[in-house]
Amino acid sequence: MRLRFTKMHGAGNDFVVLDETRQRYGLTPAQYQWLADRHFGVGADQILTVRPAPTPDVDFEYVIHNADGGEVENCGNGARCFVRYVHDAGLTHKRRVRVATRAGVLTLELRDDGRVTVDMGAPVFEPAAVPFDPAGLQPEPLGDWQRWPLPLPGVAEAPRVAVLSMGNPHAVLRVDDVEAAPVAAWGPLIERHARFPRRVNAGFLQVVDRGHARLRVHERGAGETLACGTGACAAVVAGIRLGWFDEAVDVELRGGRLTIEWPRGRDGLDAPVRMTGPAEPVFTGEVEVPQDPWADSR
Ligand SMILES: N[C@@H](CCC[C@H](N)C(=O)O)C(=O)O
Repeated sequence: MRLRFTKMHGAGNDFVVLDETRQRYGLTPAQYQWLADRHFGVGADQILTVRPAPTPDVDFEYVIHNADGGEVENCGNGARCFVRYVHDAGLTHKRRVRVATRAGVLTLELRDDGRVTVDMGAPVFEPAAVPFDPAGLQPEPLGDWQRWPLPLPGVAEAPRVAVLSMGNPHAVLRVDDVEAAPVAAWGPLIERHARFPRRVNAGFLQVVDRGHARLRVHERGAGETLACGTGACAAVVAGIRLGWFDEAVDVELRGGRLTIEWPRGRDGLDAPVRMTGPAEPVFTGEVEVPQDPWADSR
């Protein structure tokens, strides 16, 4: 099957964007995985698929697949690239777009400076909804919330993680220096920890001051990426509840900078999180997707 695609990135988190507004391609998980593969396919952290609106209250639907081929609920950097894509491709002239995702409806605004602001909705703190199983763990109270000790094999002291959902699951742990953080060693252990039945994204957060953070994220189904939008939202929300940040924080990631705002002082824990950052097209192309991409490697 021959497909047209657009390669994009948001703060270095990179995407292959597919347009299914006229025709469904019916790709298999193996074909998504192949498209994302940096050696055999195009290469991306996630594949974003744009579809027609499923209901009259939204403008489009967009669907996200991780590099491992699995479909996921939400992607913050992808949301910004999605709205830039539909605008540049002439699929809409609206600068304010509502889109259905597996995590609910997001509202996105394309700004005059080319950046995009996304209303990411309210964070979810109920462990069962993340989902996270804290049975038998002793929480450490901090700020107006808590962290959970998460024993890891071969790690003497269990790191303490804040656990929440931005439509997708996140565990956030504070480190002194993000550059020296054990992202490669601990990230995969946290991602597949038995306490997270649907796996989890693991954020390593350095608090610089009350309005400034550094963050690296080991993403579920993709490994460490240069930026994770939902990860930045989760880290800031966690840091606000744990007493480290004010309500607006600039987050430096390896591929760029995002601004995250959570006005919980005014609106309480149900306040929606706002994320602002870049969304950049890189190139367009055509690719021949094999029917059974990994047949030769079996
Ligand atoms: N890069 C993303 C998150 C993509 C999904 C994530 N890996 C998951 O499995 O939940 C972002 O910018 O939020």
